[in-house]
Amino acid sequence: MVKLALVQLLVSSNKQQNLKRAATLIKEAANKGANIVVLPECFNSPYGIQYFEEYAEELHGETARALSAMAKESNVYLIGGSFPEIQFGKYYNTCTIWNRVGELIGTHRKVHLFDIDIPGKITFQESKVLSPGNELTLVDTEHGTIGVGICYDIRFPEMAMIAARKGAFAMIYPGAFNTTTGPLHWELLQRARAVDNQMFVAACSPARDTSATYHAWGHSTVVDPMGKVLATTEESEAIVEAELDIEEMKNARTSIPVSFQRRFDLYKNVAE
Ligand SMILES: NC(=O)CCC(=O)C(=O)O
Repeated sequence: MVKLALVQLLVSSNKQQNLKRAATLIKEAANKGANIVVLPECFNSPYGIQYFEEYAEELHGETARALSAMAKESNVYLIGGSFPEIQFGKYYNTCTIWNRVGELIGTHRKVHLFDIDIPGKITFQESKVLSPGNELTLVDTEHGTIGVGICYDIRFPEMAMIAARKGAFAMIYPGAFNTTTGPLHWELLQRARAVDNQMFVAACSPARDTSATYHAWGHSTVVDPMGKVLATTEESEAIVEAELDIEEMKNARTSIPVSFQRRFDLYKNVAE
């Protein structure tokens, strides 16, 4: 059994305040027995292309040091949401992953940038400021291997499939869906990735701040390998907790053996 906690943080424009609040809620989750704690996408800055440059830090800057200390103090694996990273003049949306003694065990730069245009509803173009990451991310923990993506990455099923086929028991997405696509797709995509790959899937959002320029959907959620929602919440600040039973994953994979039944011989030309 692994206890997972998603910290649905109410993110403000004050970086120090966000770091302090994250530390408090991570400690609260750890005190309730969490082994792995997740923060949301852009957990220490407002989300929006107008904020990335102002809030950006180098990988090993103030935010990384704070996350390392949080993981160590609370003795948890920490999937540290994301923050805008700058390296050699380029900006990335980057998740850092920490072990129980505060060592960096992985980084994921958002691979699929959130560029959409739904007329009259939402237009967003991360690629105006950000560069995409070029690697898929798997981290090894004492609980097993975990795949990490960021938000829009969840729409690309190949990432979760590769993680599952490389042995991951869970795919975890710090995210910040919006109030247009969130109601339709947020839970559906998590359940789809879970049932396709017979793995646990979790996505952690910021809480909704209606005074901010971007209104996050909230509803941080954990789904089991059969596609069942194990835990979720509404849009306010909350900690969402779930026990992940690895036996359930094994049972799902044994009783419905799709991973062995795939016909890769027929899918060869999918990228053409
Ligand atoms: N932060 C994001 O990548 C948002 C993704 C999103 O809202 C979607 O609909 O996809």
